[in-house]
Amino acid sequence: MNPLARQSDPIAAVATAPGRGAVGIVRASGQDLSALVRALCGRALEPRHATLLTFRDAQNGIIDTGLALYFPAPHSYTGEDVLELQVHGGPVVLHLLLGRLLALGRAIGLRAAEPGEFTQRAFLNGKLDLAQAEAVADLIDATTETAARGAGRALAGELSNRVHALAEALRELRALVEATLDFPEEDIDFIRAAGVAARVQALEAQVAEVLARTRQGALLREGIRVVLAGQPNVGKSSLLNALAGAELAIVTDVPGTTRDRVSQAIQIGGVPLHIVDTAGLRETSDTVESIGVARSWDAIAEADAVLFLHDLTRLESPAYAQAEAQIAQAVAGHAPRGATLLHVWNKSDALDEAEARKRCRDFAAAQAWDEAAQPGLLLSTRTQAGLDDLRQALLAACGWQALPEGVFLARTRHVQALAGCAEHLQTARRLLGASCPALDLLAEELRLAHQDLMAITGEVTADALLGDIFGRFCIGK
Ligand SMILES: Nc1nc2c(c(=O)[nH]1)N(C=O)[C@@H](CNc1ccc(C(=O)N[C@@H](CCC(=O)O)C(=O)O)cc1)CN2
Ligand SMILES: Nc1nc2c(ncn2[C@@H]2O[C@H](COP(=O)(O)OP(=O)(O)OP(=O)(O)O)[C@@H](O)[C@H]2O)c(=O)[nH]1
Repeated sequence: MNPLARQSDPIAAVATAPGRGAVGIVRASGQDLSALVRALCGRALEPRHATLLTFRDAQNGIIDTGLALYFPAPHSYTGEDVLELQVHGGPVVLHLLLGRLLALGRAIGLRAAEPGEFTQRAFLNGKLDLAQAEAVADLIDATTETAARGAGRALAGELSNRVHALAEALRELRALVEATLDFPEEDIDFIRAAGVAARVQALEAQVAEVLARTRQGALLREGIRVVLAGQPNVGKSSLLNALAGAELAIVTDVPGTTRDRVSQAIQIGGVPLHIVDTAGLRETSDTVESIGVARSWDAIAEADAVLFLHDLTRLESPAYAQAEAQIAQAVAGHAPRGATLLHVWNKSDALDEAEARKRCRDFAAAQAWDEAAQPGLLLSTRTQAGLDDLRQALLAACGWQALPEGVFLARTRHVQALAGCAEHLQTARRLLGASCPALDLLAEELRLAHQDLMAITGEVTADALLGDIFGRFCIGK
């Protein structure tokens, strides 16, 4: 059910995580909770003050003694009246208290909240814009410190303020251009005198900067899906274990040891990565292994980055080289467009460095890989030589650069909107370059650019999108 349909009902939920905790919170939000407060607490509460009370069930039995806080509208998280009950954090206590609250609230139509409904109300009542509301969920879901700090910045309004300032500048520009549409005689001179072209160009540069920070933020939020691929026995499982710092996957000298995907969430420099170890890629008559190999291809098809591992000690074997050529072709065919491919030359401990470099360079050249010109990533999962370089190269290849001003956590939705805005501004600039610019087309491009920006903060947003965004929150948030 779309929560938007029932947005004026009073709602209640447990706000704290399921399970045991020192303290647990039940909260309610609604347009007028004063009667509910009196019914539960036996009296009115002083606004925004913690009051110690004993909460009782319908038979007057004690549920718990805890704190009640009343935030009368509009000075609350949701902008409505909010009542918060802070009690001992046992699941049964919280369940009983929520049940009691819902029973007492039946008279005013109090119901259990849907996921994200408190924050949705904060958005609808103008306490948060859409990007900030999304940041609330992202802050809760953040898996690394860098991601949490990025979400905190977005929640504090850093992304919203930048986007808002850009939208304001566009609004002014649109007003200018649209005014000239009514006075066609003066139009071009007017546009030139107002420096519209320069302003469009300046906006373009600013949008590009916010877009770069937002792209980083999206990487930070979504994490990077890295697939380890290569022939059997090249050291994929050893690399997974080295990256994870734990013996997760079985390592043996038997080719075909890994038969199914093994995934592990790790972080490098605060960026979350999902590393997937796959079954070695080869033709096999073993049924289980061949299913494993098929799953390897599925994993590659969903990868953001593929680490293609090679075994330096086997490069000179013709059978090995032939299999590599086939795999390279198939990896290129399966990996999504835009995915990063890095060649990793493992078991460097078995050779001296100059020899290892020469072998991988010659091999890449013989295979006609672009890699031929590059230094190549030498690795020994045994000694861990090259592991740090690999980590850094992987992040860099995926487009990560720790920006000095700090990244705001962002979503693909924001990246797409900003990229759309950038495109419309570019078209607008091209139109302005013509000797006799088509002002109606210019006005339309600026309108579309403006609309993209407003979608980020939620000034123009479809209900379906709102339902989708808030539906992914946890209950009670
Ligand atoms: N106990 C508790 N802790 C919490 C929350 C909560 O709801 N309850 N929060 C949420 O889930 C977050 C804090 N967010 C909040 C945001 C605004 C207001 C609020 O009362 N705003 C008023 C008054 C502002 C002021 O006095 O400066 C307002 O915006 O008008 C409260 C909490 C995190 N910690
Ligand atoms: N000398 C040396 N041997 C290594 C290195 N990395 C892995 N090995 C050995 O290579 C063999 C295969 O390693 P695995 O990590 O199981 O290789 P895999 O690619 O996962 O193999 P499959 O599961 O068959 O696909 C094991 O005997 C490892 O000890 C390395 O850096 N140097």
